[in-house]
Amino acid sequence: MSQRERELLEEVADLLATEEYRGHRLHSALQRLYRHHLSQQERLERLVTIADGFQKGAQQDLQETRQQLERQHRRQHKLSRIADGFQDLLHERNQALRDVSRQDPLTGLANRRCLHERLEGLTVGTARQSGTLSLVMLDIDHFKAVNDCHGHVTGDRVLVTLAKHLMGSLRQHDMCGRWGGEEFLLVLPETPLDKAHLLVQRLTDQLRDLRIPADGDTLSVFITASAGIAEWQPGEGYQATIERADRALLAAKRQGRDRCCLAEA
Ligand SMILES: Nc1nc2c(ncn2[C@@H]2O[C@H](COP(=O)(O)OP(=O)(O)OP(=O)(O)O)[C@@H](O)[C@H]2O)c(=O)[nH]1
Repeated sequence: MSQRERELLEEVADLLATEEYRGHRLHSALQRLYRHHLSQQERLERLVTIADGFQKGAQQDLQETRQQLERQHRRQHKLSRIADGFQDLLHERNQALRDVSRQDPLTGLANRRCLHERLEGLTVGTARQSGTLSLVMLDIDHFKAVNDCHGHVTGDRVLVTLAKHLMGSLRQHDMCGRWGGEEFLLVLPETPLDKAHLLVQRLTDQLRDLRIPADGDTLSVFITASAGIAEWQPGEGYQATIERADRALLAAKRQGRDRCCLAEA
């Protein structure tokens, strides 16, 4: 209520209380009006109090809801960070699993599955670019005798040493995988048969000089290897090239080992 309103009401109250106006013909009407106004005023104040209370409650509710939302937001943020971390971990594990499933556990070289995948794409690319590709099947000679004389641990060491040697001797875009047992497949992109022949001869020459410690380093194992080389032919499936390299390897073994034979186209 404004100051002016309050003063007017006081003035009216004073008038109504003045003895000399009691008999006035407007006195009773003014008194009813005055009471009516007071009761309206009271009702209005009650309404304002209720509205204030309601507004206060609504504000409190709003504040609580906001805090709840902020808490929820923080929790969600934390959860999504955990989920992201978990997803990264899962991705790493999947990658590791994928690597492991494509790797020979002993030598770390590509395994047969990985070689198949690589050859699949490589033959398509070579065909498209009218390029050359040679495959070499290389097998340690008399490896059974190494195992029989020096044991499997030494046999394994021979395989690991050979794998390292092969990887260290090949060009960056060449590939070497363990095809099985003591058999390795070399994949030589952009390499015609004569170049592959020179490369394999150099490799097998170097193998003869490899000294692999055995029997607690008191002895050394020396190895030789035989190889069959085939050049991929346009229109040929890589499996057929591998089979030709395999037959050439067999010929090298039959001819006395420690040599390489070239497959006919
Ligand atoms: N230490 C070891 N030996 C293996 C592994 N895989 C295969 N071998 C052995 O490799 C030997 C292969 O023997 P063979 O197939 O007779 O061949 P080889 O004695 O090399 O004879 P040629 O190939 O004819 O010169 C077997 O004794 C297998 O047990 C391996 O991972 N570790």
